[in-house]
Amino acid sequence: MKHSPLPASSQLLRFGVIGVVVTGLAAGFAWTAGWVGPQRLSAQAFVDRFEENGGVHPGYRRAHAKGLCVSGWFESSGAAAGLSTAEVFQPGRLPVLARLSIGSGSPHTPDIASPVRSLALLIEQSNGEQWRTAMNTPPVLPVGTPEAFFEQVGAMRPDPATGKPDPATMQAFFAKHPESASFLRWAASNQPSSSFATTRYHGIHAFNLIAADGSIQPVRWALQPLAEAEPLQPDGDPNQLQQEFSARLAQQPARWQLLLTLAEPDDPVADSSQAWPAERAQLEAGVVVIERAEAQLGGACQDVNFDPLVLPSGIQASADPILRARSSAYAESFRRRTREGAPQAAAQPEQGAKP
Ligand code: HEM
Repeated sequence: MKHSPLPASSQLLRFGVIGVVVTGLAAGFAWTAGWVGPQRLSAQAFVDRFEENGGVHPGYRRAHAKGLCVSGWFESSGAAAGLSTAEVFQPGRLPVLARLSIGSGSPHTPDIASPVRSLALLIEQSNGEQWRTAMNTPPVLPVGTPEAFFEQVGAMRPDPATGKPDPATMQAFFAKHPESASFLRWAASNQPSSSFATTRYHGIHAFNLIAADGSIQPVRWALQPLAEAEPLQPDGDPNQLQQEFSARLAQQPARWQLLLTLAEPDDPVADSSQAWPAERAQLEAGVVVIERAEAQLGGACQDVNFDPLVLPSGIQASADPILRARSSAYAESFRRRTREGAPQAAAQPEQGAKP
C-alpha cells in the first residue's frame, strides 16, 4: 500500500519539535566548567532549556529520554584500515553496546510521535579504547552553531494553549536561518519506516580519520539498514517501535552497513548544516549486528553517556563547534540524571517494551 506523505508544513513542525528536544548545545571544554563566549552559553543553560520544553523526568536523559538497550557486535570489513589506525577499522569483530531511542525529552512520548529516531553505539576495542557515537535520522542539522541551536530550542518551546510549538515562531526561526534549507528539504521528503531496524541513522558531524602515516581524511558516517523498509502503519501502541524491534529480534538479528563518506578538500567539515555533494566516495566499513534487547531501566545502557568525543586513537573530532557543545551538554544531563537515581521499572509501566 502506498504511504501518503505528510504535508511539508507538518513535517517541518514535527522535525522542529524534535530537533529542539533532541539536541541542545554548549561550546568546547570550557562548557563543563561554566560559561563561555560572548553570549555566555553554557551546558547548564542548554539542559535547563531542554527541561523547560520537555519537562523534568528524574533519572531520565534530558533528551532522547525513551529508549531500549540493545547489544551485539561490529564486524569490520577492513575497507577503512588504510585511512585509520583505529582497531575498530581493522578486519575483525568487536562487541557493541547500543541504545535505540526517539528524540523526545519525555519518557512518555509515543514512539511514532517523534520523527527523529536514534541509534547510539559504544564499540569496545581490545585495548580498552572505545568509540562512542550517537546518531540521528537527519543527515544534516538545521543550523551550524551552538548559539543558533540554543535559539532553536527556545523557538520550539511548547505553547501552553496547545502543548505544541507555535508554527509561526518555527517558521520565523527557519526564515531567519536560511542555512536550514538542506535540513528542511530532507524533512519535507522523509518518510518514516515501520521499524527501528529499517531506519537509516547519521553521525551528521565530520570526524577525522588518522592513518598510520599521519594523513588525515575527514569523513561523515551513517548506518544503512540491511533489512527492507516498509511504511509506518500506526497501530495505537505507544511503544510500537520498541515492541516491533523486540519481536523482530526473536526471528533474526538487525543489521546495518556502516558507511563512511569521504570529504574532498573544499567540503565543509565544521558546519553540520551543510550537506556534501551526493557523488562523494563511500566506503563500506563493516556491519553492525544487534541480536539482543532489554528495557533501559536497569539495562546495560542506562548509565552510559554516549558522549560523541569518546574516540579511539585513529579517529579525531573535527572543528565542528556543535560537537564540542554536545559533549558538555551530555555530561550535564548525565550528572543530573545519575544524581537523581534511576527510576524504578515497576513504577514506569509506560516507559517502553519489556523484551
Ligand atoms: C548541540 C547539540 C546537541 C545537544 C546540546 C544535545 C544534547 C543531548 C543531551 C543532553 C542528551 C542526553 C544525554 C544523556 O543524558 O546521556 C542527548 C542525547 C542524544 N543525542 Fe544529542 N544533542 C545535540 C546534538 C545531537 C546530534 C547532532 C545528534 C546526532 C548526530 C544527537 C544525538 C543524540 C542521541 C542519539 C542521544 C541519545 C543517546 C543515548 O541513547 O544515550 N544529538 N543529546
